[in-house]
Amino acid sequence: MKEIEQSILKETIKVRSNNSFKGTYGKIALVGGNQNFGGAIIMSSLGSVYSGAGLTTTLTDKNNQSSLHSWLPEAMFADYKNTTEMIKLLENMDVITIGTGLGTDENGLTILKTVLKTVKPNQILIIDGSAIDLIAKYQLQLPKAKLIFTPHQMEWQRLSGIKIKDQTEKNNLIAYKKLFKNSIVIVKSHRTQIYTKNGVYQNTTGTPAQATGGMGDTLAGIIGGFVAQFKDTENAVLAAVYTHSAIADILAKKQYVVLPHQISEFLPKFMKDNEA
Ligand SMILES: NC(=O)C1=CN([C@@H]2O[C@H](COP(=O)(O)OP(=O)(O)OC[C@H]3O[C@@H](n4cnc5c(N)ncnc54)[C@H](O)[C@@H]3O)[C@@H](O)[C@H]2O)[C@@H](O)CC1
Ligand SMILES: Nc1ncnc2c1ncn2[C@@H]1O[C@H](COP(=O)(O)OP(=O)(O)O)[C@@H](O)[C@H]1O
Ligand SMILES: [Mg+2]
Repeated sequence: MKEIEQSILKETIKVRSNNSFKGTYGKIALVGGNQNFGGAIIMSSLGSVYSGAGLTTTLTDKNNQSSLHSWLPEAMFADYKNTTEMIKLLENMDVITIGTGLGTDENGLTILKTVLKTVKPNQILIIDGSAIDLIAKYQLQLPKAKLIFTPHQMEWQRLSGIKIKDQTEKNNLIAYKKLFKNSIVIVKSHRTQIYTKNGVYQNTTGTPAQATGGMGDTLAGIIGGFVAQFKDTENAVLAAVYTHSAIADILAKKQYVVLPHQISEFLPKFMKDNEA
């Protein structure tokens, strides 16, 4: 297993070209956030916008619209129950995230199925939270797209069938090669592991100050923002995972707990400090 080193930052985060514009940095849609989990998709949207995605659209329950905009006027909103509008928007995206705070009820399942049906092979689809649980529960067929899964250990257990205590590199790799070949799987824990077609990586940053709800929602948005902007998707994922926890390490020097939105707010400075 290779360790993710700090050098991944300068390999990935590049000084912006003078002639660039918002279209240069990717269009991303984040789909999730039911009536109870609106906070999840808002935190994820913060991660996307603050990491520099060019255009962020949040597709969520309409009850979340005003709270989304009070936190984040930069994000556009669409009602995820308006299927026609959702399909039209998704077709235009470079990156889509699905599942963050989506819930595993009938509504969540319907929306997930629409996304899986609509996504195209050239698009990056990040599959998080409830979408992982629904795919595992209903054995949904995975679409032809550039897939990135972000399970925590319990979600990985549901998806792969491997019990948490048996989640060794060897067992995870067997499941990865059998079920998720050519995609990227991020198994989140204290030292998150990333399975890709080129190898297995372990994060070297992260703190228990991160053990609070919404931390993974935020990571999904940051990964989205990074893969929307930076061409090498694998490096972008490694850099996003490293960055999310490296910021937490910095904040945890002076804080007992680090709140997910504080990580997002720190992103622009951290990325400036580590650009090349
Ligand atoms: N403010 C919000 O709206 C929040 C919404 N959330 C959403 O709630 C939905 C359910 O996700 P949850 O993860 O809370 O629930 P899950 O039921 O999927 O997972 C939590 C369970 O997994 C176990 N577990 C074992 N190892 C773990 C590990 N390394 N990390 C995390 N859990 C581990 C926990 O003990 C717990 O029993 C998702 O859609 C998620 O996005 C959560 O992110 C919490 C915050
Ligand atoms: N003790 C810890 N040390 C380092 N990172 C942690 C720790 N606890 C949680 N995290 C990180 O917080 C995130 C939690 O993700 P997840 O469980 O999906 O959160 P949520 O769904 O509530 O947003 C992961 O990125 C994980 O690596
Ligand atoms: Mg989660």
